[in-house]
Amino acid sequence: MKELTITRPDDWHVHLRDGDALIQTCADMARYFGRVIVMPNLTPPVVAVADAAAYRERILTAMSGLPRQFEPLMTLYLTDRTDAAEIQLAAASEFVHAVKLYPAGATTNSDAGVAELEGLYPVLAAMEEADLPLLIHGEVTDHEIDIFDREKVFIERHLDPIARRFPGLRIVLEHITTRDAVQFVREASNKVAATITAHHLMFNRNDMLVGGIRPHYYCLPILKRNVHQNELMEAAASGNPKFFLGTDSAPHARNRKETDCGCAGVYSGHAALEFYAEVFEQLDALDKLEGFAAQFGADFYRLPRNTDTVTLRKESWQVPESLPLGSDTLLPLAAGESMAWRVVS
Ligand SMILES: NC(=O)N[C@@H](CC(=O)O)C(=O)O
Ligand SMILES: [Zn+2]
Ligand SMILES: [Zn+2]
Repeated sequence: MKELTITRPDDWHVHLRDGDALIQTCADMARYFGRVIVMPNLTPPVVAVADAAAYRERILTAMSGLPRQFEPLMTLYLTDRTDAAEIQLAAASEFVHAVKLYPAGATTNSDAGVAELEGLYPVLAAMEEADLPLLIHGEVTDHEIDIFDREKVFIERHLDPIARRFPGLRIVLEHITTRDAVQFVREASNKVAATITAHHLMFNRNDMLVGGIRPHYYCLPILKRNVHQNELMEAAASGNPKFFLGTDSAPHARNRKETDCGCAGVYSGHAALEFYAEVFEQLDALDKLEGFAAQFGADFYRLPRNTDTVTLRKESWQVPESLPLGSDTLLPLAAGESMAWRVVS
């Protein structure tokens, strides 16, 4: 296949950051995504509807000079102090589309996250009632749990009980990385779905750790064994509407990753759809890309599918060695490497 036209895709999980970083992150997303679910883990986090409204304005301002714009779908960051009134306010707003749960300390900027999940049950009940989706970074943070097991243990200890207790609550298990997560989501009710990143489809822990340690492959949840990677590929290419696109594109300045204690996060926003196209082509499943990238997420969020299209062409191009991030620089995924597909319109 030389050319592929699909319904315009959406990104159901992205970190745009704030301030002058928005110039780069928004420009990349605006190239072809119709809508993006904007993660709320700023410092300080986006905890209230008023914070989300202000952040949304900053995003729209950053996009004002661009040839095309995406619609930012805002999220709130759950804390131990979130109350049912804020949930109702969010559900009544036009622009807050979900609420994000970060277990405290699980990932970048999650210090303000939730320490005691069970204490949150009244808030989850309010979300179920208001039909506002819960997005989850699904990893436990207990020191004694191995980093490669943290997703699996979170599912057993927390996600399964939450899904049982709140059967009407729509839940997205974000950036899944394991066979355990695929199985859980597959077998759960149709209220439970998952996003899959391009980098978890393309890489496993060998890519990060063999022949030298590669900090730009370090993200959370951490890359797993290839058996898990294979399971993710199968899920993404299966046509099962529970699995859809979420890049988790998460920029960090180069010097914050190449250091004695480097940040977690992979930047893939510069070539997101091209990465997915490459994976789906390898799986001989290019016909499944449209559902994964442009249909299933919208359906789950109960938003109309986009009505326009994007076209990808089989045409080689080179990823830049680095990109600006405000006044810093970042190393994008596949920096300096050649890509097989290019979005042409
Ligand atoms: N995925 C990551 O490794 N990092 C994300 C946070 C997150 O999505 O967990 C970030 O904000 O940098
Ligand atoms: Zn996360
Ligand atoms: Zn993320």
